[in-house]
Amino acid sequence: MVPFRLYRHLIPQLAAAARSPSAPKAAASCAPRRIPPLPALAMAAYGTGVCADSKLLFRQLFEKESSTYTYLLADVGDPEKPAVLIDPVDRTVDRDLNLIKELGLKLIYAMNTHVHADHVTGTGLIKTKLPGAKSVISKASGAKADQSVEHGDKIYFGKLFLEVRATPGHTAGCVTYVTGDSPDQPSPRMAFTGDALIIRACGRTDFQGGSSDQLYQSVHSQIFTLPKDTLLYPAHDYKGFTVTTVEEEVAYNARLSKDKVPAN
Ligand SMILES: N[C@@H](CCC(=O)N[C@@H](CSS)C(=O)NCC(=O)O)C(=O)O
Repeated sequence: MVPFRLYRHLIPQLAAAARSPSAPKAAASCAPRRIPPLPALAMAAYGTGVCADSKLLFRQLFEKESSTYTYLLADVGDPEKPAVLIDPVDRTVDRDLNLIKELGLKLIYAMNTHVHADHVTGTGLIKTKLPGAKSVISKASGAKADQSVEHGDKIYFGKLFLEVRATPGHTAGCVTYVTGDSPDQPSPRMAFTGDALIIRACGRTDFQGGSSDQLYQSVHSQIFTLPKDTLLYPAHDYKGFTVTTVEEEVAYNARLSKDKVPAN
């Protein structure tokens, strides 16, 4: 049984379809009524509901040993359904690639927000299994990838794109990927913050070339300046949270919302 809440937002479309002259009449008998499939509407239901007629397919996937989130985004308005995976983990590559296959998507980029200390990235494995997919990481990370990106670059998948924002501090090469800000892009915007911002916390800065000063500056200049309804998706969560917003973190993130205290 599909939970009602998943389809609640489709009620106006379903009601309109039922009013249409071509809608099948209700059967007079007690025989089970055959519900015709609604492929277009079903595809819309995969999305976050962040945008009424969004072409974005979005999934948040979890790897429990390292408490890591992997994000799948695809432009399902494009006939090829081009997709990107952000922060894939080696242990869950098969799960993710099976999902991509089931949904009929074409993975074009496997991207990382940074070089991960806590798990092995799945990008290498993905490239052996799907040779067409290209790996992406920031140039500043010093890691090898098919595409090295820098602050301000745009990564297109179909008509949708992610903008690269440099957010160093947890590591020197950390970036945040942010959905575009034009009317044809998802609204509200979505930012994949890696370990720069974790819900009500932030990435540790005591190793991997970390700097708390730089991290504070990154979050304030590149994340807190986004519209306050921007949805923030971190690379990890250790408390069961899934998503937050700029407005919430500005108000409640005890590590990042206070004024900067100069070091003695
Ligand atoms: N606090 C975590 C411990 C795991 C950890 O250190 N995670 C890193 C990200 S992976 S390098 C981190 O930056 N955590 C933020 C923090 O505040 O610890 C746990 O609760 O298991």
